[in-house]
Amino acid sequence: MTTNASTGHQVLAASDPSMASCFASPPGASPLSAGISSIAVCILNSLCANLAEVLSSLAARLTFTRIVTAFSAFLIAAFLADCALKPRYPRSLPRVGYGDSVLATMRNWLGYVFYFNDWVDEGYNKFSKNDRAFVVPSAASRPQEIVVPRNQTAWMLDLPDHVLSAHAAHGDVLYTEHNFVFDAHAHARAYAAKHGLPPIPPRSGSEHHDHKHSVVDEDFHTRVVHRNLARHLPGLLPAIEDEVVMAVDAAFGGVDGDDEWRTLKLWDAWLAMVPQITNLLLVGPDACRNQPLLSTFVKFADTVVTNSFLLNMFPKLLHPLVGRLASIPNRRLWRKAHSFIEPLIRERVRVMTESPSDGQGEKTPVNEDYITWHIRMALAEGRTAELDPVAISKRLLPIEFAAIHTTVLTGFFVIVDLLTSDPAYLEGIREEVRSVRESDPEVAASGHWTKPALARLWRTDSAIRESMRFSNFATSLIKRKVIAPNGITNSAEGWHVPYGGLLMLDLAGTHHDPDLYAKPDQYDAFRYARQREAYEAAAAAAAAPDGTETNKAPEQIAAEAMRGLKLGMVTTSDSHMAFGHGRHACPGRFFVAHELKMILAHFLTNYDIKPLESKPKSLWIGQTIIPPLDVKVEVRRRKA
Ligand code: HEM
Repeated sequence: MTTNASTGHQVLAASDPSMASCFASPPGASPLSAGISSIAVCILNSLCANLAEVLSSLAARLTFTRIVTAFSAFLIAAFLADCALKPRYPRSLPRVGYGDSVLATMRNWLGYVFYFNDWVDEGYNKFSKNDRAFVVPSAASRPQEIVVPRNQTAWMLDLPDHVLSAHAAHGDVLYTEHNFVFDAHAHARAYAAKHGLPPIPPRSGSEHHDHKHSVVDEDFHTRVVHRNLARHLPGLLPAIEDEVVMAVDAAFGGVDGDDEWRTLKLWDAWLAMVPQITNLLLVGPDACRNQPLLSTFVKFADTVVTNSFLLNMFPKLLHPLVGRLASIPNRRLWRKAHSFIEPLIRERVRVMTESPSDGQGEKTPVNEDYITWHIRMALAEGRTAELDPVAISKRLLPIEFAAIHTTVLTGFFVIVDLLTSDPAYLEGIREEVRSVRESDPEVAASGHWTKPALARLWRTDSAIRESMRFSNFATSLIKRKVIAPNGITNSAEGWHVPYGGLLMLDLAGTHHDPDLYAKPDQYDAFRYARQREAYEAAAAAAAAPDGTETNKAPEQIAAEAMRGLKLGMVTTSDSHMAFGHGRHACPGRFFVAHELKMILAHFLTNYDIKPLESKPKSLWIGQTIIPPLDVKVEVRRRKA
């Protein structure tokens, strides 16, 4: 740089070859503009040259260690920024884990991967048993969770959705904005614009939404299942049973007359049966046997689990990037699934819009499944954007996710539990199935299960319910997020939690509490059946005309019968929460109960199965279970 003698300003030396263009004016330019443009070009050139120099000297200094150090420092800074934004809980709430300091918080993030269950267990015994809530550390990117004791279950589950939200908690835990590739509001806006419908305002920003007053219902698919599944189930039973028989025989490989022992992976067998049977209910009889479609749904569900774990480990600041990248497979898998079912959905929408329901059903009969229920409800509520096949196939994804792996895990553990406990249980179930089938005139005549006949399979029902208690595949399945802008105050203990706080109920602790269950760490398959049988016997004796008993009043007899009914597998309570509890309890459980009973009934009465030596162990990563996928069973078709 030199000083211009006439102006006294410092200028870049013309001797610098990169600056040569500073002094070249474009032809025809005025002297002033020529001067300005030459100075601009000159500065630009100089900057480029300097930048290149800086970059090349930086590149020379970049070593692998420095890159890793810089990235780690960035991650730590991002996590600390996350921490500052996380909801803070009152100090009066006791904590498990390593503590609250910065260092302890970082240890907690790592410890979460290995010790989450131990921490919850410790807290259950120390605090929950004394009716106190406690705080358990969570994954790095997530708020810590407040574990609410059993005596406050009703308080937690009765709070309205705009205060404590199941929908928002599910959304956070499963990272729905990344994983489920569907933004109901964006979709509805685009649909309205494309079809010349009145414009839809963007999402309000408040996380709560009330479907009755919202133009867009984010949780429409959940309502479809709540509203329709149980009421259509009885009519679907014969078709479900046919699908069960086909799926069980395909998975266990036996046909009549073939009595060879086969060895197969139990997990694979359940993963082959459940998607097919479940999808009879979701997409109907043709698509439910489309193996590429089913494996796409299964892969989608696997990807959701992997992505959620990955996002748990990254600071929120990076979620827009990591989530976008991680969900590339989700979008690809949805496109694949969509290509299979789009024609079916399109045709169903066409038929149902041409011959709408008159309350007695459509004039042109349609198959009863999720797609039909979705379309029917969209028409009834005037939600035209929901009739778009894209909306329907995308809304199916969370339902597939909720339905498939939960049922596979449950069925898998029922068999493992039965094969590692008293063989009398298997025989007891076989005997019960035979006796109900033979004694029920309707079943005997039609060869098909009916709802009342399935309801009489007490032992089978009990074996499943007990396995869901004993082999819980989640520490907690009930989580709620505080979305009231001013937070919530707990009535029993007086603590206050701000917006964003996360509450959970401890299923594992409750299910293994010796004060609630005799010998809780033992699989007692007929635990509930025995109680129901005892109630029935007492009620029968009480009602006996010969007066062998009783001094019991009719109300007492009725109460006992009712208590007996409440021991069935679809009944939820604050001590049995495998299907959740309260108004968000699983709406799929009525189907699952019938499906699993029919699978067990067919499998156990038509196949011999060798016991397992011991119960194989599951692994846990944080709150995610990795079941023993390699368990092999030996099965043989029984002689007719
Ligand atoms: C053994 C199998 C299953 C288990 C263990 C299970 C468990 C659960 C649990 C614990 C909840 C409550 C979550 C909460 O309170 O936050 C739930 C909700 C739900 N489940 Fe299931 N589920 C199973 C099968 C199914 C099936 C087959 C379907 C559909 C066909 C289904 C659809 C749903 C839906 C839509 C919800 C959300 C309900 C709401 O938020 O109101 N589930 N499930």
